[in-house]
Amino acid sequence: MLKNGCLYEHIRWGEAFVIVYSVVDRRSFHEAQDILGQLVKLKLPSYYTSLLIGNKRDLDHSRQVCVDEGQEVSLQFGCQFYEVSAAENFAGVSLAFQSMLREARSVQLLKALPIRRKLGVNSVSKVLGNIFGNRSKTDRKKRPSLSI
Ligand SMILES: Nc1nc2c(ncn2[C@@H]2O[C@H](COP(=O)(O)OP(=O)(O)OP(=O)(O)O)[C@@H](O)[C@H]2O)c(=O)[nH]1
Repeated sequence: MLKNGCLYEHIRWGEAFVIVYSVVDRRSFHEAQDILGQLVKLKLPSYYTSLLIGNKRDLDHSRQVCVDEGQEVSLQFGCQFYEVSAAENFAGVSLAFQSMLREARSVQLLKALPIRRKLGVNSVSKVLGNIFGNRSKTDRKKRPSLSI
C-alpha cells in the first residue's frame, strides 16, 4: 500500500489524514503504524493533522489489539485516537472526524498567526512611538516605514 505512488502523492499535498485499523487484525495495526511513520518522514516539519481509528470495537471477543496499544501509538505519533464500531453506529465515527476537522482548522489558523502577530506588534509599536517618541512629526516622516 505504501509503495503506491498515488498514496505517496496524496500524503504530499494532504493536510489531514485518517488511518484506520481493525482491532481484530494485528497486521492492520502494524500497517497503520507504518503509515504514521511515513507521514512523519514525508510531512515534517510541516503542520498536519492525523487521526488514528481502531475499528470493529464490537468484536471484543476476537480482539487482537488492546485499546492501550492504540493509545500508546497515538501518543508516539502525536495523533488523535478513537476506537469505534462502524457496524454498530456512525456516531463515534462522525465524532472522530469532526474532532479531526476541528484540529485541522485550528492548525490552519495557527499557520496564519505569525503575519497577524507581526502586524499587531507593528501597530502597537507605532502607537507607543507616537505617544512616547520625542522626535518631531517631520523627522518621523523621513524614516522608512516598517509596516506592511
Ligand atoms: N463487526 C464489525 N464489522 C465491521 C465493522 N466495520 C466494517 N465491518 C465489516 O468488515 C468487512 C470489511 O469491511 P469493508 O467496508 O469492506 O472494509 P475494508 O477496508 O475493505 O476492510 P477489510 O476487508 O477488513 O480489509 C465488512 O463485512 C464489514 O461489514 C465494525 O465496526 N464491526
